[in-house]
Amino acid sequence: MPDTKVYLLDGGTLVLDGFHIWWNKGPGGEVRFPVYSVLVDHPQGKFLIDTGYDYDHVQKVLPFEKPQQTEQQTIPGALKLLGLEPKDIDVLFNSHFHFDHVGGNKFFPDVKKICHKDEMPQAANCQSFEVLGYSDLAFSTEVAEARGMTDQLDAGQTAGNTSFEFVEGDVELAPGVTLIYTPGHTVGHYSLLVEFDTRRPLLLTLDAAYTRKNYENDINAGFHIDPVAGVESMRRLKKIEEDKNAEVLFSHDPESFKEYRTGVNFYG
Ligand SMILES: Cc1ncc2c(c1O)COC2=O
Ligand SMILES: [Zn+2]
Ligand SMILES: [Zn+2]
Ligand SMILES: [Zn+2]
Repeated sequence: MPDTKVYLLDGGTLVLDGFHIWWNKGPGGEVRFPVYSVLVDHPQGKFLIDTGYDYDHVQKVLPFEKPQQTEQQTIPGALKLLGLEPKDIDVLFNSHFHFDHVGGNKFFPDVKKICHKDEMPQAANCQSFEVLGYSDLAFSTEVAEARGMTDQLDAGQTAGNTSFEFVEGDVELAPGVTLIYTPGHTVGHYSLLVEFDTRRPLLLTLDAAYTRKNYENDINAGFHIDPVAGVESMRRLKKIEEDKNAEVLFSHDPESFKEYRTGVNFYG
């Protein structure tokens, strides 16, 4: 049986002030950080976790995050690098619905989509301080309608081809591919554990920990719905790291990302 392969799809970079990345800790000042999605090429199918950000959306709504993204760093461009097209993806899972994780969902109208059961209603009726995070609503006709932003929808997007199946708690997407429920950053946030035949597991924190500094010091990002749950989620991930001797990858860590395998280089 061929082993699972994990590809990190480089999605370009954004800028935030350090106090948004390390809440209450900083240091302040502009920090340019990576955005990536995760392709799990498994014997049972190709699973895409998140789809990065849409450049035009960020330029229009969050220009202060100074997006930098080449064609090859769009989801279609990153898949093309691997000889794949959006139609080759079997399942799209969103770790949560922040704009830097759903920007490429529109390329997958015919793909099964999954999210946590609470994430959809939250995006449809979010807290005032979550409006920027949940600002790219093109991933869901239902959410765009609920938020009065149907102008964000592309022609051809319907309630049907933007619908999601809901999950809760920890979920095995496929043998050795487990979604770990890590609320706090958002109500329905997930991290990802991938176990292999021939190497140690990968534990991808996604936005449960933007950087190693967040993770090692229980520091939430400035964007969160529940900071206590956020700390508990980081502590749970550290327990899983220890129990599984996992290699931990962070979602938005400029220093660590330099060492990560991207492009055609894979884990597995
Ligand atoms: C990268 C980034 N920028 C802004 C926001 C978030 C981000 O992850 C989450 O909520 C926000 O307002
Ligand atoms: Zn195998
Ligand atoms: Zn986020
Ligand atoms: Zn993010």
